[in-house]
Amino acid sequence: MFFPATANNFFTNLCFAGEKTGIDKRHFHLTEETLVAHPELYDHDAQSLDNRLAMTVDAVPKLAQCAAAKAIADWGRPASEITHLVFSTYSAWGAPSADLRLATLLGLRPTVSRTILSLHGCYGGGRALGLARELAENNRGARVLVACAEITLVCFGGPDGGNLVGHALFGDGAGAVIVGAGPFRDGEQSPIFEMVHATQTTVPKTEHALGMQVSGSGVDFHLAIQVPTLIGQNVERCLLHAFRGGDDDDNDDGGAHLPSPLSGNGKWNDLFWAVHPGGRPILDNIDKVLKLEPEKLAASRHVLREYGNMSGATIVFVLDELRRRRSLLPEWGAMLAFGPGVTIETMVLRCPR
Ligand SMILES: CC(C)(COP(=O)(O)OP(=O)(O)OC[C@H]1O[C@@H](n2cnc3c(N)ncnc32)[C@H](O)[C@@H]1OP(=O)(O)O)[C@@H](O)C(=O)NCCC(=O)NCCSC(=O)/C=C/c1ccc(O)cc1
Repeated sequence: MFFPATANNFFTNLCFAGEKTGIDKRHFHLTEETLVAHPELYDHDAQSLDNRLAMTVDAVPKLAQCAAAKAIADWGRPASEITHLVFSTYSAWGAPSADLRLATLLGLRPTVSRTILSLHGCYGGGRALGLARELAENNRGARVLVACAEITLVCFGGPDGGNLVGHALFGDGAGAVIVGAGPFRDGEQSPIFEMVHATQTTVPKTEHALGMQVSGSGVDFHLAIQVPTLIGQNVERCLLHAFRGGDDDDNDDGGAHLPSPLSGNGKWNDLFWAVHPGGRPILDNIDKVLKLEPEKLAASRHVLREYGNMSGATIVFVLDELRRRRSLLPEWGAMLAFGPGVTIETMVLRCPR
C-alpha cells in the first residue's frame, strides 16, 4: 500500500495478525483498479467528495439489495407483502434517497412506508431494529424490512488524513431482517428473536468522543481513545434500565413482563448476548464489567474477526451468527449497539422455544 513508513509501522502494529484489532478479514467495495483510476481518494487535499458519493449512491442500495433479497427468501413471503422499510446507512447521500432506490430494486409496492436513518453510525442497526419493532407493534399485520448497508469508500483515505484507527477497524457489509408482530401467515418463517423492550441512552458530555466530519475531501472519523472505557463504564446502567422495562427508578421493581436476571449471582451469564463489536477492547471491557463467561461474546468476536466493524450492519451479522447457534441459547438475551453521542442502544431479546 501507499502508506509512508511511520504510518505504516503504526498500522502494521495495530493490524498484525489481528491480535490488537481482533480482525482477520474485511471486505471492501473499493478495488485497486478504482484506486488507480481515482488517486484523489487518497489525497487528503483533493476535492473527492463528489466522486465518492457518485460511486456509493448506486453501490449502497445494491449491496443492501443482496442482503434484503436473502432475508425475504428466508422469511418465505413475497416482497410485495412488505409494508414498511427502514434503511440505515452513513455512506450514501442524495435524494431520491437510498431507501427509495432499494425499494425499487426489490420491487416493493409503491405504498411501502419508507424511512432512512443516516449518520447514526454504528448504533444505526440497533435503532433501525427498535424503530421496526415500534412500527410492527403499532400497525396490525405490518411487515417491516430493516436494511443496513455501509461502504467505507466515503471515508477511505491515505495516512495524511489521520484516522488510521478507523482504517484498521471499518469494513463494508450489509444485513437485513424482516420484523413483524402477528398474526402469522402461511409459509412465513416462525420468529427467531422477539424484541421485548428497547431503550436508547446518550451518555452525557461525550459528544466529543465519536464523530464524523464531512469535507470536500470526504468523511473523517474521530474515535477518541477513551471510547472503550466510556462504554465499559456505562453499559451495566443501560442494561439495568432496559431490563426494568425503561423504568428510571433504581429499585428493581418494574417490568413485570421482563425476566429478572438482575437477581442472583450468575445474572448476566444467564443471558445470550448480541453486542456490536465496535472494537476488541470494547468487547473486553464489557466482558470485564459484566463478568461474562468467555464464550458469551463469541458471536460478536466471530463477526469482528471475519468482517471487521461494518458500523450499523454489524449487529445484523451478530444476530445471524446467534441464529445459527440458537439451539444452544438460553431463552433471554440482550443486544447492545454503540455509536456517536456516545449513544448506547439496548434491547431485551427473547429466543422463542
Ligand atoms: C485496535 C485498537 C486501536 C488498539 O488496541 P489496544 O488494545 O488499545 O492496543 P494498544 O493499547 O497497544 O494501542 C495501540 C496503539 O493504538 C493507539 N490507539 C488506541 N486507540 C486509539 C484511538 N482511538 N485513536 C488513536 N490512537 C489510538 C494507542 O495509543 C497505541 O499507540 P502507540 O502507543 O503509538 O502504539 C483498539 O484500541 C480499538 O479497537 N480501538 C477502537 C475502539 C473504537 O472506538 N471503536 C468504535 C466504536 S463506535 C463504532 O463502532 C462506530 C463509530 C462510527 C461513528 C460515526 C459513524 O458515522 C459511523 C461509525
